[in-house]
Amino acid sequence: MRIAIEDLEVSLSGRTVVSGVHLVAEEGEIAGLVGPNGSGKSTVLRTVYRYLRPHAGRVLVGGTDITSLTAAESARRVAALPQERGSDFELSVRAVVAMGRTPYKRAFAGEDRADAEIVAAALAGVGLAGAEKRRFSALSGGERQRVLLARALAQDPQVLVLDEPTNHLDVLHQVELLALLRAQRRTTLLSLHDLNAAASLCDRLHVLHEGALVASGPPREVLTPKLLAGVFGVRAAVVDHPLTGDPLIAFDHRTPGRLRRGEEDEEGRGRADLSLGAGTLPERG
Ligand SMILES: Nc1ncnc2c1ncn2[C@@H]1O[C@H](COP(=O)(O)OP(=O)(O)OP(=O)(O)O)[C@@H](O)[C@H]1O
Repeated sequence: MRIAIEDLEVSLSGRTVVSGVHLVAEEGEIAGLVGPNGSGKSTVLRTVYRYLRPHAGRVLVGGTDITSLTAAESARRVAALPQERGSDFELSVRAVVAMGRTPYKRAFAGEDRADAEIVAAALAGVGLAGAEKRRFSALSGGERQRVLLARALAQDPQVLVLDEPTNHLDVLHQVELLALLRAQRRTTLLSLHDLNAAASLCDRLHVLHEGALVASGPPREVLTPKLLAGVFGVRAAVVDHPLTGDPLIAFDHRTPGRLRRGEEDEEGRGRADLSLGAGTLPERG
């Protein structure tokens, strides 16, 4: 199913933290939200999985405004890996993943064979087959994250919404997670801080800056040195990855300091204005 976010505005504690956000994730597409800390990524994602209500604008999933759905209808369409990873479940790993089947069950109905197979496949998908009996609250951050991703997969949703899914994961598990998401071929909207992971995984990137969308498009068009300077305040070159051919952002980790709008660095690179011409913003209306 397609996700369409239309002119979204969200206010929190009386402050508008996201406004005018308009983006689409087409059926089967992996769409990435990137942006500096506090730019509004989690806020946008939270409106899609109904943790927050839009103050203005709409979120459509499969053409339906998600605020018009019942909780079970919404949970069959949208599964989320929220940023709050709920460390307090005194449940087994398997029981947490089996929670993903709840939207399909009548009250008090037990688990059937199909449910058990889906739960087992979800656990295997995140590399946790064999860990079913471990207590969720005793797992490491990365292990918990993989369990919660398995719960979202067990929900068998039309759309996956993932807030920073690579957080806490070691590099092998990051690579495995990206491979799993690619193989899903499910409409996915996710936030990522790792821009190289985003460039490799996502069909389209949407860049948030101070609560507004400033660029949208294929990673290679969006992730330019100019945008990286203007939005993220860093110096970087964008080259071809020698193994995969993906865009590879080579950050300059030696030169701290933020460029302000309109400034250039000493070599005249990275003019940090926001008239970036990077990618294109989607048509409105
Ligand atoms: N409950 C809240 N009340 C008031 N302001 C909030 C609340 N939650 C978040 N904010 C503000 O909303 C803005 C956007 O926050 P959000 O968590 O969406 O950003 P983010 O891009 O996901 O950041 P990060 O990369 O740090 O996770 C920030 O300025 C934040 O301080």
